[in-house]
Amino acid sequence: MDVLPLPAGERLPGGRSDPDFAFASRGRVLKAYGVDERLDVALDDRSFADGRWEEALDRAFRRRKAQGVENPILVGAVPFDGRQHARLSIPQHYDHEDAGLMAADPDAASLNAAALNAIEETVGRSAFEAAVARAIGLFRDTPLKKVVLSRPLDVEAREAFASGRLLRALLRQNPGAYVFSAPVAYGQTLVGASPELLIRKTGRTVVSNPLAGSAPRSTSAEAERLRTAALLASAKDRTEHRYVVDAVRAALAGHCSRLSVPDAPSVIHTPTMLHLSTELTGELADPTVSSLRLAHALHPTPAVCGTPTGLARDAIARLEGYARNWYSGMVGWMDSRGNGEWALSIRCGLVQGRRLRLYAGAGVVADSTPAAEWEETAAKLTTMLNLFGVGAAQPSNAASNAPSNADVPVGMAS
Ligand SMILES: C=C(O[C@@H]1C=C(C(=O)O)C=C[C@H]1O)C(=O)O
Repeated sequence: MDVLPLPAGERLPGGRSDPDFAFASRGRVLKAYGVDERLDVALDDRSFADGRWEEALDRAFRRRKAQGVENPILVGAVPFDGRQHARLSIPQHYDHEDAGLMAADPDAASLNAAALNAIEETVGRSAFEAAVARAIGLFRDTPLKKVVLSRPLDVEAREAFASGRLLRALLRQNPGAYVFSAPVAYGQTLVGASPELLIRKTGRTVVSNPLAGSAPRSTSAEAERLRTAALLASAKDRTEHRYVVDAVRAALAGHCSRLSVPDAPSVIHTPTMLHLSTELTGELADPTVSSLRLAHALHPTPAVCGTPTGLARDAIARLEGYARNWYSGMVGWMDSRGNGEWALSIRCGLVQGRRLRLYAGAGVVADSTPAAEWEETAAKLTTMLNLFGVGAAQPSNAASNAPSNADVPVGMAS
């Protein structure tokens, strides 16, 4: 197996260094440093069917244990398309830090719009809405029932982005999210604050928490109450949601001796969005099956792809007009016992030097309207745009925008 160096973590004043990989869950941040071994592979059906990849991983874990590491872990990112290589590694070192402490770092609050040069809609409103309209046509003419269409938004800064600083700012703004920073290629890091747990495995127990059906948050409590009720009552959103829950239930049922699925979704909120949510909990029939194998069995769910999966995948390839790569794949970790957590890589962006490509998608069903789906992607983009205090509503050339927003602190939408 090749052992390749990853870009070094950013060295901070005072001898602290940023982790190469970080993943926050339930108030704790897993921080991983260095690369002991890279296990990059295309995680498609074949790599799991013949078991060779899992054997290689097992050998790597055993070697690490022989070196005195009690419970080695694997960390990394898996792209949307299983034919593309994942970026997975066994780190040289890992530890945990309280997410609140990391978020309290003064450095987490120091980004603002003045740092930006430009925000560019690489796929503009008319192209996106035309793609949604074509998808709606496919529901009439083919067995396709749901497809998630997404778009990129390109942000350019005056200086190179520091992914460690983005990580801390995301932690500060999104205390309940699966906040992550994962190197995916030389000089490229995927950072985000995902609300969606694809799978968590702890011993025999597995949890998956699909989301689908969305509305933006509101500033007034009364409006928020009405929006929450409307979301729960919306036949369109309930349909979108049901496709995801049905797919997750079907994929987990084959692995579980007991599976509990609430009858109806609830509404969860992120700092920017409301989502229909269903938490499924199961007991594994075979507790040795790994979290990554389960994640693979689930991926891609109709939360990021569609129903039926194959037709939705084809529609995405034909309609979106850009390459998703890491967006809408998964990011997470797994230990040598197969325990682990994998979150969907959404509400995220790909950092490369001064460039940051953001992504957002929306589930399209027969009752969708192109304008509403565009608005939904704009609302979802605010999770990342809030880093700079700029909303998604006025994407523009930020050069003229930036000076007037220069004092907007992180966390406040302009
Ligand atoms: C695809 C995204 O989000 C997904 C799509 C949702 C929807 O269509 O309602 C809701 C949550 C996520 O499962 C995204 O944020 O890019």
